[in-house]
Amino acid sequence: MPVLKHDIELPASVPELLLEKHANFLLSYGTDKDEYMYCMTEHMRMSGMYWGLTALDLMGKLEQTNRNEVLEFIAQCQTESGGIAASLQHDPHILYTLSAVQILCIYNALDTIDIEKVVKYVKERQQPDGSFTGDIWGEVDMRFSFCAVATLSLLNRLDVIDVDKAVEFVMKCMNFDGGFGSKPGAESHAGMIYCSIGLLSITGNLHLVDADQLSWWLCERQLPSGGLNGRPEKLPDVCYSWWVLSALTILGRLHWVNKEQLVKFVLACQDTESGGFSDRPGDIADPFHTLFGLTALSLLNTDYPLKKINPTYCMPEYVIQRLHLKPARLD
Ligand SMILES: CN(C(=O)[C@H](Cc1cnc[nH]1)NC(=O)OCc1ccccc1)[C@@H](Cc1ccccc1)C(=O)N[C@@H](Cc1ccc(O)cc1)C(=O)NO
Ligand SMILES: [Zn+2]
Repeated sequence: MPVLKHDIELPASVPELLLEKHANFLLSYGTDKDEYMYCMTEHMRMSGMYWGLTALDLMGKLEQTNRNEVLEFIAQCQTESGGIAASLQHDPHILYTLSAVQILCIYNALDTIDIEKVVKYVKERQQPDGSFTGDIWGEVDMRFSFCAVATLSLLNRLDVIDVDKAVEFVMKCMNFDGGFGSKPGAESHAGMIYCSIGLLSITGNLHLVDADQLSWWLCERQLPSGGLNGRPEKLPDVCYSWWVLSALTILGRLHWVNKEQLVKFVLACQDTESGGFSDRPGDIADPFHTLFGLTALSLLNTDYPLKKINPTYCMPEYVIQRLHLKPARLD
């Protein structure tokens, strides 16, 4: 076995899932308004709230959150354009518009915002070649295609965009290795594969990919430590458990990864002191990696008391069912 310089050693023993510690970590995160991390993450606050609330819901702790405070914040973040910003006084962006809509679906409170104006904002992002810009400044990235299609499908308004052109652009981002990049010609990356497969799942176009070739590339992300990386030669990182496993689940080949080894890696990423998960054992925990550590355990059908996560939307399965959405997956 070649000695891989980009892998890590796992500690001999790993803790069981410290569910209560993770719930407390998330419930208290960002309560200290002048705390360093609170200020440094203001530019993505809406996504941070989506990560924390989704993780808490998976652990059955949503009723311990301040629903009214969150809904008030989201209403204040919707701008004249209809788009939603990451935080008060920030500019709207499709990334945070999706995060906001995801939160409102979890709270079953879509009437908190002007839905018609959100739909108009997302529709305006589509370009003649089918691609989407993130905001009015014009950056195109396939991530934004997924955000647009996921947002509109959650609002049941996919009718306002040209879905065929959107799919056409995504397929232009497919590489010879079967993977997908952020633009035509960009290298394959697990995060982009999640975005492309998620969009194809929502629009019913999974037949356009070579499931075996793509799943093989995804399984190649697993290292001897059991962890998954996002690209060849990279270090394993617990959030890639989500980007890789969700795509494999949609492609019907989740069983191709070594589940026991991956569960061990994920559990090793828990911070036993503060609670929460970090990207790798020994690093600092954050809400982003805490969500994706929990979603990995949910997708891997462990015995831990976690709700099911929907692989396409990264939202609790019961919420997707309540919206009567049936994103496609290969069996
Ligand atoms: C912006 N972003 C990222 O770039 C993370 C950074 C990272 C975490 N662990 C390793 N790198 N990367 C990331 O999300 O990569 C997955 C991905 C890449 C491209 C498209 C979709 C997913 C993270 C935030 C973050 C920054 C720094 C450290 C932890 C979290 C992020 O907001 N990810 C977004 C997806 C995304 C990804 C990249 C972007 O430029 C913007 C948004 C998300 O999951 N929303 O729900
Ligand atoms: Zn990560």
